[in-house]
Amino acid sequence: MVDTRNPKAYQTRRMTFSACHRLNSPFLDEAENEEVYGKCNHINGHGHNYMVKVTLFGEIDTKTGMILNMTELKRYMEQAIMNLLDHKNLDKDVEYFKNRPSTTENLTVFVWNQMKRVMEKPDLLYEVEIFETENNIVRYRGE
Ligand SMILES: Nc1nc2c(c(=O)[nH]1)N=C([C@H](O)[C@H](O)COP(=O)(O)OP(=O)(O)OP(=O)(O)O)CN2
Ligand SMILES: [Zn+2]
Repeated sequence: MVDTRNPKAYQTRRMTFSACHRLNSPFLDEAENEEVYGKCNHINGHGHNYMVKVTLFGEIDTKTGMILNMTELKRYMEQAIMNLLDHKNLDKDVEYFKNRPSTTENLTVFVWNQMKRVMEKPDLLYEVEIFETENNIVRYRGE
């Protein structure tokens, strides 16, 4: 029997952005916030050079040889990530973080939701991975 399905592959693009934040939860009181977040709860906040990787999973189109043109993916990521987060104070400038802590976990969910919103074929989105530092990494797959 001939397998007529196109092969599927994973396609990733990465971008970096700079932002500042303070870890502070509206669900905790002042003492609890200090206890949970330690130095990251300091009133002055702090900054990160975040690296974000967006991965798609889909069929390689026979005619184009692509899942999605990287130029398109770049445009989506600029709309969903750079325009909203680069050189921003996450807690003050981004509505989403006004009622939840700006942890990397929550940031991956935010980026996932924004990517879904701007992509023409949102079902291609497979994973959002954010490096807060070289050592602190969170991955989200929409679960
Ligand atoms: N589960 C999470 N824990 C922590 C988060 C988070 O988003 N999710 N975030 C922080 C702070 O934002 C903090 O800034 C982390 O950075 P840093 O203090 O630089 O981290 P390290 O001490 O691990 O520094 P390395 O250079 O990466 O070793 C804290 N916790
Ligand atoms: Zn931080």
